[in-house]
Amino acid sequence: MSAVRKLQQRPVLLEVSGVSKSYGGQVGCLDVSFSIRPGEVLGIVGESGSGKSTLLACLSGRLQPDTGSIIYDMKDRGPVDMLLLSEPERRRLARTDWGIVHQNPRDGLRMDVSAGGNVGERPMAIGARHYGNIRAEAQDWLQKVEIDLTRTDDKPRTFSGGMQQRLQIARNLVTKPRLVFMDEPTGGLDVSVQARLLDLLRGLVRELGIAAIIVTHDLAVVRLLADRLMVMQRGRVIEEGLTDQVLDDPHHPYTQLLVSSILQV
Ligand SMILES: Nc1ncnc2c1ncn2[C@@H]1O[C@H](COP(=O)(O)OP(=O)(O)OP(=O)(O)O)[C@@H](O)[C@H]1O
Repeated sequence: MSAVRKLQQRPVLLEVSGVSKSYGGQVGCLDVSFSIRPGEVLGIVGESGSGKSTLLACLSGRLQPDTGSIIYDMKDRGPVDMLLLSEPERRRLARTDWGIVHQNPRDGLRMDVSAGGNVGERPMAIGARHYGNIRAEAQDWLQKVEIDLTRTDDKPRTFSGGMQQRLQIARNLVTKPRLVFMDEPTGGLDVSVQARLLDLLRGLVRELGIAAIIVTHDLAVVRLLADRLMVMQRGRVIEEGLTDQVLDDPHHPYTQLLVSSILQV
């Protein structure tokens, strides 16, 4: 059986139907529908202002959509309507089933807590109590994201941007979430640092079988990481499909422009 057919037969992890959000008269995102399966990586691309961040904020519970439904298949409860979850339930979900990697590591890290503490407090938040085990797990993750163990007790504010981003990834993945939201995970980093981070991310996502939704304006990021791609313009999804298909044979004129403008750089 082909890899794509195998993927299509897995149960749906997140089902998004007709999600719209506007700010006064300004469209944020409009009538967006898609589904994502366990282990699948979805890329969302589009120019600035196309609605990517609005959609991501609706999906991850930071914004309440005006219309539509978002059904998530929770590990311990089965499918739930995200819009009906209470705030404490949503926070618990964010700590257990989900990870959120912010563009700016400062938004996702505790800058005055040690690197080891940043990773270790996630397992602690869901019940781990044995200090030795927690520290060992944190160090295991620091190694996975290529942070030298001599830096375990250092604060992230003494780290480079690339190191902070790798630490944020470790903090998110240590609890083995089933779905990770990433907003421009390589934004603001040097090109060589970006390439290393992308390689690392690709390895980890594949190894752990995590589903991910990656919002970016960088087609190189989706080419490397995403199984499927959604292209947004003015709040709407205008094209979607397997990443290589969309990038190699774009149908919508806007996607053609996006692809050709990158190729010319
Ligand atoms: N808080 C807000 N108040 C009013 N309008 C907003 C707000 N946030 C976003 N918008 C508008 O919604 C539309 C979509 O913006 P959004 O930030 O989702 O796009 P984006 O694709 O993520 O852009 P970028 O790549 O620049 O982050 C834009 O027209 C934007 O001006």
